[in-house]
Amino acid sequence: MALQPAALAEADATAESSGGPNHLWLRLLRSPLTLSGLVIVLIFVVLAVIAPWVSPYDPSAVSDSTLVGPSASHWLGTTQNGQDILSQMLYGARASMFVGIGAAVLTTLLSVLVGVTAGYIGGIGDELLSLLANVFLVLPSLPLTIILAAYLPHSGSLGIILVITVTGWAWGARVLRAQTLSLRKRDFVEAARATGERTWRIILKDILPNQVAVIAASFLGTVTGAILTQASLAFLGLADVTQWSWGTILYWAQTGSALLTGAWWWFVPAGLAIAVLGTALSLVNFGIDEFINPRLRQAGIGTKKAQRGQVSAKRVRRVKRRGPAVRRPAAAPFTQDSTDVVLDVRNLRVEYVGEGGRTPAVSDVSFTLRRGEVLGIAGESGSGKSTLAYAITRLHKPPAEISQGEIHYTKPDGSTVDVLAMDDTELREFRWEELSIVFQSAMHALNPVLRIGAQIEDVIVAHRPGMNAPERAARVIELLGIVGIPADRANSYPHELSGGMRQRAMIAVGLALDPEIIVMDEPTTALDVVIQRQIIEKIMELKDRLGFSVVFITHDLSLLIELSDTIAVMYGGKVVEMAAADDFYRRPQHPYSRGLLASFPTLGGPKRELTGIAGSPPDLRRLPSGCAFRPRCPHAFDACAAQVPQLYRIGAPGGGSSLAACLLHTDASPDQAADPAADPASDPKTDTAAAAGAGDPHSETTPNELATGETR
Ligand SMILES: Nc1ncnc2c1ncn2[C@@H]1O[C@H](COP(=O)(O)OP(=O)(O)OP(=O)(O)O)[C@@H](O)[C@H]1O
Repeated sequence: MALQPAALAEADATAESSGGPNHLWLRLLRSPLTLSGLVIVLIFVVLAVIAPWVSPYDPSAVSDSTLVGPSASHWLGTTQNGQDILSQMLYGARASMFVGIGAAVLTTLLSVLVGVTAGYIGGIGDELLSLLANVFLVLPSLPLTIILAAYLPHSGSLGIILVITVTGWAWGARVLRAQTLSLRKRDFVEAARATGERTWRIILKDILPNQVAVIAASFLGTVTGAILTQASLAFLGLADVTQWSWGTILYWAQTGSALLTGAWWWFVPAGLAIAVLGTALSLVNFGIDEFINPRLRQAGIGTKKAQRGQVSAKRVRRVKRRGPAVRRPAAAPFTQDSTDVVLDVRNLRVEYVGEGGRTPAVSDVSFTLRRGEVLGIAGESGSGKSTLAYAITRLHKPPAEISQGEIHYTKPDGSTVDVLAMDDTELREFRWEELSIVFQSAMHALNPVLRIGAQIEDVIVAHRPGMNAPERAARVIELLGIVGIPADRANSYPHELSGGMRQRAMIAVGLALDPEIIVMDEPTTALDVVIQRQIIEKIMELKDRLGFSVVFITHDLSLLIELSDTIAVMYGGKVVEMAAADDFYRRPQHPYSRGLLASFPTLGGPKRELTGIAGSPPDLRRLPSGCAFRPRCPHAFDACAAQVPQLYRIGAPGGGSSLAACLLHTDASPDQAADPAADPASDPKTDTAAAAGAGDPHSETTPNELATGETR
């Protein structure tokens, strides 16, 4: 596998015109409103810092010029003691800003710590932390602030910061907890977990970046709120009024009856400073919101050029010099005779455990997947396909429980590992290194605030700590090239890509570590047929080139027949038929399979009647006695109510065989459940299909023709 020269050239072209990550901050400054806000805040900060050097007078020094309005010698006038108000304002900025920023830092830290921890860990920890936050939320904050401040009158700014932190953290924690609860269930967090990312990295890279807008709003709001609280406490005389702050200026103005005597210059500057600083902070907040949210940025401060993803020119050049990463050779392509088993699932049972009892979503499922093989899993909604996929990847979560069965994975070196016995570390290595997953909806499985390249790189960082940055960049570009995405898209956000590109990006994430198996759960469901076809062709091409095996789940039967080597049909949590795709298509053995095939429309060619399947899928908690398909089966007879059919092996005229769980086939030999590796396509036994009335509804058509509707 080589680097794509065209992709690199494209990356170079955009990289030249690009900025690096540092330029992100420059983009923030392109919004005039944000820029004004930042400039104002900066002016206040600078004035606060340089106050001792630029103040014309000592703020406490009295003089004879009492209650003089603004003049050349006292720009903002004087108090009734002749103190210079400009000097008091400058010194006051120090205390007010210190309280504002100090309280915001502590409050935000506490909110993030409690909120994110509670939301992410869940369970009893969440309940306890939420209880604590709720207790603080129901306490009336103003009286509490006044009481606490009254007990700490001489503790200065630090005391006020503590009071504001204690009374103010709970709101932010509650909002962040709610956001974390929703984020941790999102597919991209699941995907990060599945790739083996460590918890702290998931929190830092997936949870927190998606909450930056809330955290920034909380921080900037707390700065304004803390300055106002400090001013209010000082105004009420509950702060140290000998320490100059904008609040103490208002306190002395009020005690000096400035309002009554018309000395507006005494109280207006402090009030105005608080209002202007609050407005400036809000402008900065709007800017951060736009900056963080790529969609807002598109409409706001970003330029077209800035939005085009760019790969750092330096990185790409270094990559070119170093050449492609070393890859392991592709496995031999799959053949029907292959006995090279990579995944062996036996008698697997997965149940959802709830108050109403146990729901067996997957029951006694056995199959083998051979190296390079595509196993298609079909079945109506609710038949247990996704539950099976999650169980074999061990991504199932409570209430799902694997209550029985075995899953064995055979490494390329021939050694076999028990997947169900793996501990967390082994699982972390197994997932993505050996087995990866392409989730159903790429929009949800990709992190909306991370660039595509960064998301692919994350998987590499988690599993290949020894790889340096240029090697990782090379691999990202290589992977994008493999799935046909231009290299310059590495720096695009998910919403900037088409649905097809996003899905291909997900496949690139799945391929990042050269897995042996890829589980694809309806990877093309949300796409139109043209894109769907492109993606399927890409998967097949990659499979042939890289030699991985695929477990492919979809409702689209024609697609499944076209791309699979073997098809397993699930009904009511069980595999009711398993056969080579061609045999399945030409000679479906189970009445349910025949119903499925007959209910699938063709896209062109001669019209045929869609007969469908009468009735609805069964309630897994109350399966009918005997065969679960019996109530819907046109061939059901008395014994079907009494006996749960096992899988029978049915020989095919051409030498293959199918497995079908139907009593119509009792004269066929029962399949040895203990030996599911026996190849249904290469172990001919008696041909009972005709006797079972299986017929050959498609004997004159090929799987491809089912999709197109053409027949020979
Ligand atoms: N969290 C859950 N709690 C209880 N039952 C569940 C849960 N998730 C799924 N089930 C049940 O398990 C059964 C199998 O669900 P599953 O999602 O595996 O089916 P599926 O064939 O993948 O369906 P679809 O094609 O619609 O995704 C369904 O009957 C479903 O109601």
